[in-house]
Amino acid sequence: MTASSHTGMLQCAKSSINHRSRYILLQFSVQFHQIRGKSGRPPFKNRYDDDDDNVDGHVRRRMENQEDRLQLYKSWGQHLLTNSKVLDSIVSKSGVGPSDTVLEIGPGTGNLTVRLLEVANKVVAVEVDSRMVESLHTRVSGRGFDEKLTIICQDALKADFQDFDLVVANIPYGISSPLVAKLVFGGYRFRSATLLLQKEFATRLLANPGDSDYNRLAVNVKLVAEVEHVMNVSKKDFVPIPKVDSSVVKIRLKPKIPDVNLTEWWAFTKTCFGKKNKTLGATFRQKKKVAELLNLSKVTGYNEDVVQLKSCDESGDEEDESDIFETDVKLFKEKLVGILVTAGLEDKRPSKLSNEELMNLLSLFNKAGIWFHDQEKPRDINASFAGL
Ligand SMILES: C[S@@+](CC[C@H](N)C(=O)[O-])C[C@H]1O[C@@H](n2cnc3c(N)ncnc32)[C@H](O)[C@@H]1O
Repeated sequence: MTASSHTGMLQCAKSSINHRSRYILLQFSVQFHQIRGKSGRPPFKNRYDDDDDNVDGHVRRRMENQEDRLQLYKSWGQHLLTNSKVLDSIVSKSGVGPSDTVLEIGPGTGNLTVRLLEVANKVVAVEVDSRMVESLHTRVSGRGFDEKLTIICQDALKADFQDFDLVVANIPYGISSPLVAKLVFGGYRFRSATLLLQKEFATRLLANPGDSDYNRLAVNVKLVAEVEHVMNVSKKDFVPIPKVDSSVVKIRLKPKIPDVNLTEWWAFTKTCFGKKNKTLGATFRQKKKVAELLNLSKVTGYNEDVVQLKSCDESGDEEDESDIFETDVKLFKEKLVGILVTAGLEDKRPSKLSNEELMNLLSLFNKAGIWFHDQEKPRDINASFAGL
């Protein structure tokens, strides 16, 4: 790829041969830059683009002259939303206003971006695929959106987002969990995130205690945010048609976040929801789990109570190390179950408990010197949300 610029700024950090591992940072004002494909022509016409009506004559002609076709990659979740009514509806329901800076993750060829540009003050679009970046640039250039659009060609999970008021995006479904986690736990302040998600994922986000879909994802997100269902979107509204239907949800951060150690909370909910239909009593009696928590509590917050677990046999002789550990595990299990009994939660399933009940239980464990995360280790949002 070559890029020519008349004035203004173009940053191109690093590029490798394989475009999938390519890491390019392009940041430009659409007014200033013309990006060309290998042939020297503006790159790519996308046969899947929805709205030639919205493309002015100049751009359309230029696109029609392209022989290149964008190959869409499943692994990057490249299903383009092509129903104009749905696209318009997402923009209007997002509540974007003329003074807003909108963050869009995965703009693709710009079906949503061009609509956002019409109503927002600024759009910052973060796209991992440099071919999409070129396609988007070609589409918007010369349309009067000068200086309104910043495109960052980078993996959204690695990007450090600048200040924004709203997120509006049809995201790649493969990064839904870590991306939602990044938005709600990443320290950003924004009015709302209107996201198009796989329907099953959205249903889990929207679930409440007692619902069959209620799981660790919902528990964690509900700690800091409220989630509202906006609308369902048929798989037929995408090109190529995916296997799954979609839903739009709106996520709003709570004004006040509960006073809880987040790394502890994530690790605690991971333990409780490991088998979400088991009772807490059954989960905290598993030998492997008890031993793991015992070890963690030893390195992390071992208080005097717990230290006293170390035992002698009845004759007063010291036992060998494996016996001592066995005995410690047994005593530690009694301690764990005792706390559950005190909280009245031994027979309860985690998926039926409110966040307040879970927070109280975590606080009881921590007060007893029982920890779920090694406090010396740094917080890792991605690891905490992996597999959700
Ligand atoms: C579902 S498509 C949406 C495209 C466009 N917004 C639309 O609605 O037609 C998802 C887009 O996200 C991009 N993408 C995939 N993984 C990404 C990542 N980790 N960071 C940023 N963009 C990503 C894909 O290349 C693709 O363009």
